[in-house]
Amino acid sequence: MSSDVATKRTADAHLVLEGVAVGYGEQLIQRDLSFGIRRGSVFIIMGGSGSGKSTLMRSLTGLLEPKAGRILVDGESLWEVTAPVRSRLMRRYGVMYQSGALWSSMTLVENVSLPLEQYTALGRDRIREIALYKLALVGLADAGNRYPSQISGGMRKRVGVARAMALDPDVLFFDEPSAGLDPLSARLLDDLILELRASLGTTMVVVTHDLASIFAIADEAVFLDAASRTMLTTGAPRELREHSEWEIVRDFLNRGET
Ligand SMILES: Nc1ncnc2c1ncn2[C@@H]1O[C@H](COP(=O)(O)OP(=O)(O)OP(=O)(O)O)[C@@H](O)[C@H]1O
Repeated sequence: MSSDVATKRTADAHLVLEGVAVGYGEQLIQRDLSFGIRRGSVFIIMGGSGSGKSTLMRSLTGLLEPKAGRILVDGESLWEVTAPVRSRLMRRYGVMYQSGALWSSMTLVENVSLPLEQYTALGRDRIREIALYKLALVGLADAGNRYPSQISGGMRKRVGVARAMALDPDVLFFDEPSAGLDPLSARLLDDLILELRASLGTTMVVVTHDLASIFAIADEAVFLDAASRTMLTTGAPRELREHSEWEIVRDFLNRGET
C-alpha cells in the first residue's frame, strides 16, 4: 500500500474504513481497505472488472456484512451497532442503482414518492410536493406525470437520482451511473452530480470505470486491484495518473491515450 493511503483518514472524514475485508462465503474479494471519504467530496471507487467495487459498495450501503474491519459513518460503526441504529444510519443514505430501478407501472412522481411514503408520516399532498421538487432538482420539473417508458435512459437515471435524494440523504451512492448512457448523457449526469454536491453539500460515493467521469467529477479515488485483492492507493485521479508509484494505476488512468 502506498504511503499516501494512511494520510487520507482526516478529521473531516464522513466515512472511514478501517482494515475492511469484503467477500462471499469463504472467498475474500478485497481486504485491508483503510481510507477516509471527506464530507462533501466526490469519491470514486475504481478498479478493473471483477476487482470488487460493487461488493465494497454493498458493504458500505449496509447490504453485505464485511468479513473484517470497521466502516464508520460519522464515527458510528455501521456493522457493530444494533439493527435499529444501523437502519437509522442508513436513512441518511441515498443509493442510485445502475438501471435506475424504477417501477414501470408508476409515474415518475410516484416513483420518487415511494421512499417518502415508506419512511415518513407525511401526508399525500406534501409527499407529492417534495417529490416534484426533487424532480425539479434533477431537471425534470415538468415530467412528473410521465412513465419511465416515456423518457430516455439518461432521464431515467436522473429520476433514480431524484428518488435517492427523496429523504435528503447526506451521502449519495452511485453504482456505475454512466453505464448504458451515450457520452453526452453521461456528461450531463456528471454535471448533475457536481451541481447537487455544490448546492446541497452531499457526500458522493461513485463506483465507475468511466475515465471521462472520473476526471470530470472526482476529488479523490481509491484503486482496487483484482490481482492482489486489496487497494493500491488513494488520491486525486490526475495526480495518480501522472505520479502513482503503481504502473497498473497509471495505465488504468491513461487508457485510450497513446
Ligand atoms: N453474490 C455473489 N456471490 C459470490 N461471488 C460474487 C457475488 N457477486 C460478485 N461476486 C464475485 O466477486 C468478484 C467481484 O465482483 P464485483 O461485482 O464486486 O466486481 P466489480 O469490480 O464491481 O466488477 P465490474 O466492474 O465488472 O462490475 C467477482 O469475482 C464476482 O464473480
